[in-house]
Amino acid sequence: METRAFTPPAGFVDLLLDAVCVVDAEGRFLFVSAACERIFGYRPEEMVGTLMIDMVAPEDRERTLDAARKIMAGDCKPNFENCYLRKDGSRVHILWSARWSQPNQVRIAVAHDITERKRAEALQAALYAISEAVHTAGDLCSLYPQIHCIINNLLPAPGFTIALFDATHEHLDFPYHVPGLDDASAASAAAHHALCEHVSRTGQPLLLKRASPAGLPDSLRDAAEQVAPCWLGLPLASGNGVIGALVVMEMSDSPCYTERDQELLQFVSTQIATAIERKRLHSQLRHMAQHDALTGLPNRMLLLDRLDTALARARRDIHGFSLLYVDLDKFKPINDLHGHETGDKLLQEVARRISHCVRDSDTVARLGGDEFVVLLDRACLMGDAEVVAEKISAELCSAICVRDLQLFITPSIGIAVYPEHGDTPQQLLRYADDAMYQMKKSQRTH
Ligand SMILES: Nc1nc2c(ncn2[C@@H]2O[C@H](COP(=O)(O)OP(=O)(O)OP(=O)(O)O)[C@@H](O)[C@H]2O)c(=O)[nH]1
Repeated sequence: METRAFTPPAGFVDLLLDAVCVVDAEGRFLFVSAACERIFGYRPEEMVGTLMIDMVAPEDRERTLDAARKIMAGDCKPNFENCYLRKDGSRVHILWSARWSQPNQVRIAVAHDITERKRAEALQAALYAISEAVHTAGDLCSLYPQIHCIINNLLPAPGFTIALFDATHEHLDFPYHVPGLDDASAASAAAHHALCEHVSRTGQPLLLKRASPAGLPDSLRDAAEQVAPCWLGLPLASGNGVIGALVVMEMSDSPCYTERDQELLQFVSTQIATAIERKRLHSQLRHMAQHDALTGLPNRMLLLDRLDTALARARRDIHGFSLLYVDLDKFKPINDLHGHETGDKLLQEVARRISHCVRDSDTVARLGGDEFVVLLDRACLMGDAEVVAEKISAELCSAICVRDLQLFITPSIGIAVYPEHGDTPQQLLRYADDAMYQMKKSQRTH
């Protein structure tokens, strides 16, 4: 069968989904195919004559010029990736296949739009990074900046806020807020707050561009005028409902966030909400394991931990410390006479008063029942510890009011000083306990 030679008609290249670009040695577009309009947002006649490098995202320009030089030196570049700025300011990721035509002195390149693939990869990387961050971050405070960094890799977020409902769900707290550039005024902070509140209460995302406060209740239209030119808020929704909001802000409205960005962040924010909840639960469990439920004071476990730290530091710095073992005298009759609930209130007040007598760097712990231990950081002389013990004693001896009752108690306090009275936590605690017992005995006989 005879085969006929076929010459493609002019415009054939315009049927391609990928764009074909021809640039001269200076990097000026000489020809671009019709697909350029879909990929770059410019009509071919708008591109021809302009410099290719002006359309490249600033951070990729040097790499791109370097690749162009290599192509012109005869190096075939079938897989070069870079990022271009579309006419509307958004970014498009391109996979290039290019070569230099020596006879024509032009670079011929085919551009394949890989933005969707890049997006999927970035999303996957973000989700992975979020679950990693939950494991590596020590607490919620260190998790938030990590989340900000992860989001910044997905889309520009110079302004970033995490707002969370408090325990009663009545107020929003702002545990992490980076305002971005020009967002310093009190009015804009209040507007930002009101919009976060709106997103958290409605559970609906909100994308505000300068010109589009449509769909907002009248009460929030003014607020929308005062926040960053491009403001995107997403509800932080987990299996337990909406726990707050996440907001990203751009300070210039070109390029602005798109509905696609909203979709992307909505997906990520669900993972973030779950991550925050998991971290919160973890912190709560740790707090519960280390604190006494009635008074909120550190328990024996945390006290022993702090004692280990104090010992290690004291050995290194040659700084001593001391322990006060505090036990209430005749607490049992208060319980028996007025009930357990009254006894509980009294213990809470005792905890408050003891804590009030010492520095923040000291530790007040409840070992159980009516026994408390105070670790006095750097109080290495018996005299210093005695002064604090007297202060605590005076505080506890003044009447404690529980409902309409006036209760009176006295404490017995034993003191142990490091290193005179022991050089392990157990030895020091035993010494202070014995000293407390001696004091109690002597008070009974008087
Ligand atoms: N209300 C209340 N009472 C508690 C709690 N834990 C322990 N107790 C009670 O505290 C009392 C402590 O016992 P003791 O230290 O022997 O009583 P005490 O009368 O102070 O004895 P002395 O220290 O020898 O004066 C007991 O009656 C316990 O039941 C608590 O969480 N709440």
